Amino acid sequence: MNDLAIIFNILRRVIYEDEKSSDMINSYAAKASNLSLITKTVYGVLENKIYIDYMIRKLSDVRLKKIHKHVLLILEIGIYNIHFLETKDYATVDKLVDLTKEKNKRSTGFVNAILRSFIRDEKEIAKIYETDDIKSLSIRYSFPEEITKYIYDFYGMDYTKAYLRDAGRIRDLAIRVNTLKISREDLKKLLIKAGFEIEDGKISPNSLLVKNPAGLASCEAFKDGLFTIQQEASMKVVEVLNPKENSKILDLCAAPGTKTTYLAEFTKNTGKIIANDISKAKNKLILENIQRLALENISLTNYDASTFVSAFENEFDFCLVDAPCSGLGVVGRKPEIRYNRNKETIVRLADLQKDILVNAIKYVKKGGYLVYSTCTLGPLENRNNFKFLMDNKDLELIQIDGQDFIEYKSFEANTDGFFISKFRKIND
Ligand SMILES: C[S@@+](CC[C@H](N)C(=O)[O-])C[C@H]1O[C@@H](n2cnc3c(N)ncnc32)[C@H](O)[C@@H]1O
Repeated sequence: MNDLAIIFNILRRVIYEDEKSSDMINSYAAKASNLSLITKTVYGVLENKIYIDYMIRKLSDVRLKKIHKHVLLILEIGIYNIHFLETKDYATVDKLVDLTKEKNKRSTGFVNAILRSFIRDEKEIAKIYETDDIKSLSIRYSFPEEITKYIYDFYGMDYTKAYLRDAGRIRDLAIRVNTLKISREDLKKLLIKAGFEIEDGKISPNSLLVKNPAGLASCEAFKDGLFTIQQEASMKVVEVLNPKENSKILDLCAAPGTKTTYLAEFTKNTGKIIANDISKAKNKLILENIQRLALENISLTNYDASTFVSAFENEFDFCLVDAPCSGLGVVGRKPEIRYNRNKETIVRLADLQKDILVNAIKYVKKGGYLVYSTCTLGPLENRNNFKFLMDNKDLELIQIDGQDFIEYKSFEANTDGFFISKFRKIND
């Protein structure tokens, strides 16, 4: 299978079968001859799909909805190559026409004609003629109009533009040092010796930033459990909860266990941690992480956290609700997320978060702490649920670094967009 066919297969599975881009790229890595170009093209098409489709609409007599999905995908890969990678040679077109012969033979002439006329007329076709600001931003940055408007309505134009402009930027990859096994300084030296370019993290004292991360997850230090790949904002969630040694901790939405394992490292393997997630399949990932990092005292459960579990009532000193959310703070790493989100899904997620929080409050002992976090932005999730917690008479707000909550902006903080808030339970 050549690289173009690999790109086609990955995108088909991400766009039409709901697979994750990173998982798909990993699963084809062994077959690839130029993995970095495959990665760039897959992310590039996903990050620019709405804009690319806008251009295809201008070029095609056939309505977009009527174009066979495999043919549309080939056109999207073609336009991305020509416009963004500037491979304006007809050899690229010929390769895509060959791919069309395999996938949908009768459309070869159509694909050939569209791509050639794009090369001829690229400048004009690429212009966006939209007077409505939201529509124009939605096309230019390939964000669904409804989500663009949702962000704009709450944060205003400057924020929206900065957020959209930045969404595809590659951030430094952060790692969390497993301080039970090695110090930050020693891990830094070891990774530099292995050829990685390393800087200290800016938010967490246990974090390092890796400037050239290719091969990181297959290096010996990773296999030996000396570190975990985790963005600094995500680490901050655990640091805000600040669980004490020998305490009882509940991580209600735990998979794949990035924060659970930090909770265990943070409490030096002394706490009693319950890591819960609704997904049995994902619990396997938590287990793999626990084993790789040689952690102890973590039990796994599989409850739906929106349903009350009486065995948990008033049991925990610390409870983390790292809630299922719309993920708008992590679109840089998961570009496909934006196409699965609309207002309705956001409302549904916000309601689910609230149901989970109602139970979480009951699970915390008097004097215990609750952290509510998400990797998203927007008022329906973060702010409305924060207000719901503020209004609860059994809770008092604990400020974080002098603020009521933290909302990391992905375009400012060189980390994922995250919302973090903390409360103490003051009544039974
Ligand atoms: C943001 S992720 C958690 C990430 C995790 N805390 C970490 O740092 O690795 C949200 C998780 O919530 C889980 N989830 C979704 N609905 C749930 C529910 N009703 N009850 C429990 N877990 C749920 C998902 O399976 C997903 O793993």
